[in-house]
Amino acid sequence: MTQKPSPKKNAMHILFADDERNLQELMKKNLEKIGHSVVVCPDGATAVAALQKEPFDCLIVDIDMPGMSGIEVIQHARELRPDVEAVVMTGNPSQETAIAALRHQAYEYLTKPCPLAHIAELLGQIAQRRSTRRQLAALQHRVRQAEGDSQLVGTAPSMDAMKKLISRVAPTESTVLIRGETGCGKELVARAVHQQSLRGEEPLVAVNCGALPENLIESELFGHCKGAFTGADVARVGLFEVADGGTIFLDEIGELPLAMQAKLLRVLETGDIRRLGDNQTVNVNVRVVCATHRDLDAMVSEGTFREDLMFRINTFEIMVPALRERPQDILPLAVHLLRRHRTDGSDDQVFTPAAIDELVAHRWPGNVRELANVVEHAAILCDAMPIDVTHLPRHFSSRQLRKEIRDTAPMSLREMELIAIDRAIERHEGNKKAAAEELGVSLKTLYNKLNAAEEKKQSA
Ligand SMILES: Nc1ncnc2c1ncn2[C@@H]1O[C@H](COP(=O)(O)OP(=O)(O)OP(=O)(O)O)[C@@H](O)[C@H]1O
Repeated sequence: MTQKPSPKKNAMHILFADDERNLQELMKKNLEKIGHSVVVCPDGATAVAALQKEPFDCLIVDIDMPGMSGIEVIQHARELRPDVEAVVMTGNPSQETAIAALRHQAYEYLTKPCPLAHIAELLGQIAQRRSTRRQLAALQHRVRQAEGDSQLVGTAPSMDAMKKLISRVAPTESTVLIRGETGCGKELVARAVHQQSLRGEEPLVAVNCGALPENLIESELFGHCKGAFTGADVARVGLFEVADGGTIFLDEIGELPLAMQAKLLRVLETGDIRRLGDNQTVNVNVRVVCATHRDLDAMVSEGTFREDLMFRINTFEIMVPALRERPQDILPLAVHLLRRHRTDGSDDQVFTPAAIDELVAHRWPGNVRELANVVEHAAILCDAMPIDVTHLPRHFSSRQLRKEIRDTAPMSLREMELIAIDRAIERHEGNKKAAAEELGVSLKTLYNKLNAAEEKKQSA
């Protein structure tokens, strides 16, 4: 196979339309010398025909041409090739033609004679802009893929009520607090609020407050100036500024340290943010949506969450129901999540009745995220549909745990307890706090039991 030569960096396919013969030759020769490919047209009608035939990156047109003016060519180009960049050249500059060029989103309006070096530089800028646009489109595509489908699956009455509330609250500018257990879909709800708002086309910036190290939170959220602290070698724009015009989603707001809570409250009240190390403030127009799995009211009573901030963020509360409270949604969700990995099999036959029984009987402490993991596991293990019990993770079902305990040699209550603890920790991917919550014991008790077992093992 013959290899196509890779295109030169910043090289563009250019359409040059001008009735001056000398200029046609000069531009073709010089622009090709710097790596562009050039099609030359002597008048507007030929230029439009060329645009109909093939795509161009950039269009350079003279205004005064016989038959059709350069402005009319751009007008046609906007319909035929909406993303082509246009540059206008004229020997008779006027306010009218400059305004017309602007109206048709021309990138530049040049007066003849124009130095070739200037045209070459301009084309470099245009090529750069096109490349940035392509990168942005590629990134947006990747983000969409990573975020997955944002459809909120579920028809349980509690889900219907929640969806109604979302469509009520979304078009307002109110701050929204989304509550619910871990993995129940709070981020998906935040995205639905954003998408159904008037800011839906603007950015949604999600920040996990629990995942940011305490000393970096302020700079992440509000940005910093160069030299604001050791290691701040370059200035950085904060996420509030990135979200300007759109929505910021503050996930795990309950994890925000008290000092940051005070700063956040100020921003929410004034809309003014101050980059670390800066004296000036910048005003941003950002809608705030927060989420937490913590009991914020209890935190307010304990003094670990500011009451005034609580009042500021909970103008509207959306409670996302836990999966075990809506068992009728388990199967439709499992099928929906399976489609992220497998397209084979018809929806009503992708799980065997026994597998469905197991899925519906489970208590889903990790909610939809746990279901997504279980389904992914099964999708990998299953060669041909339907998915059966044997494809489900061994540890996930409490019924299976009970069966395992029944089938093994007699054991003490303490040993059974340890198996249950091990399974819970495994289910929560090592997160002991979540395991303790599921088992209904304090974290301290869980550690005491694990330590006692370890000591017993060592002394044996
Ligand atoms: N109703 C739903 N329909 C479809 N997918 C869902 C639904 N709820 C949750 N999911 C999926 O489950 C996974 C976890 O959801 P999400 O991240 O929104 O949960 P969360 O409550 O924000 O979790 P955490 O408490 O850990 O922040 C994601 O893959 C999400 O797409």
